[in-house]
Amino acid sequence: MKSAAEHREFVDLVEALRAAQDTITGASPPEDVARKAREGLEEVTRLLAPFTVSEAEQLAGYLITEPGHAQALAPVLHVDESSTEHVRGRLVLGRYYLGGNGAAHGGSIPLFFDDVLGRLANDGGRGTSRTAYLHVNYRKITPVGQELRVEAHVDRVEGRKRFVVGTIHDPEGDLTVDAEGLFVALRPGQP
Ligand SMILES: CCCCCCCC(=O)SCCNC(=O)CCNC(=O)[C@H](O)C(C)(C)COP(=O)(O)OP(=O)(O)OC[C@H]1O[C@@H](n2cnc3c(N)ncnc32)[C@H](O)[C@@H]1OP(=O)(O)O
Repeated sequence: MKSAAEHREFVDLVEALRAAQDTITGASPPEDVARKAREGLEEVTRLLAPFTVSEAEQLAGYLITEPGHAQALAPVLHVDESSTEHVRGRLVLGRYYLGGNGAAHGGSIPLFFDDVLGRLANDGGRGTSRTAYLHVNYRKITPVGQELRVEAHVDRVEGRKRFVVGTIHDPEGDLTVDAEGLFVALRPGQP
């Protein structure tokens, strides 16, 4: 397991990237400011490109003790309570995940659940599995910029099939989304 303690600066870099994604998404800057910001981002790419590594050596997504696992793709679950069978926590979807009219983009929700349910599917020594399906029911808009409550648990395991379910509730306590994923354990040698 890669240690977040040894890569503190990288963890902070990914946090800064998340903040940049939110800020860029919400900004309407004058052209000269947009150009300056682009040049800054291009400088980041120039700085980091020589340190590109193989998937096995990659840090993003693999610093698993960190909220968001030092990876800027999926929304971050802040875990309050967890076991090998369940997880409870909080989620704030930043401006980056806005779809429209205050509601989260519909695609950001399965992205979030694939990560949360998938990790639970693989937890508890169950080993690696892959998403066979992810069924998401949108019951009410999921607001951005507000603290949401998340719960997920392993519903049942049938041979190689792991059924994992999850919910999101808004600050009023209303259910906004429920989801079910089927994760199939990989056979030896299966990619
Ligand atoms: C640490 C990381 C956390 C993040 C986790 C993120 C996980 C991911 O996103 S993985 C990427 C997205 N998923 C993929 O790319 C998967 C692509 N698909 C595959 O690789 C394969 O189709 C795979 C592995 C899901 C299943 O294939 P295979 O291993 O051949 O299983 P197969 O023998 O056909 O089926 C096994 C069982 O699952 C069932 N099954 C498989 N797919 C489905 C499906 N889509 N719907 C319903 N049932 C299904 C089969 O019916 C069978 O059931 P039973 O045993 O009762 O007869």
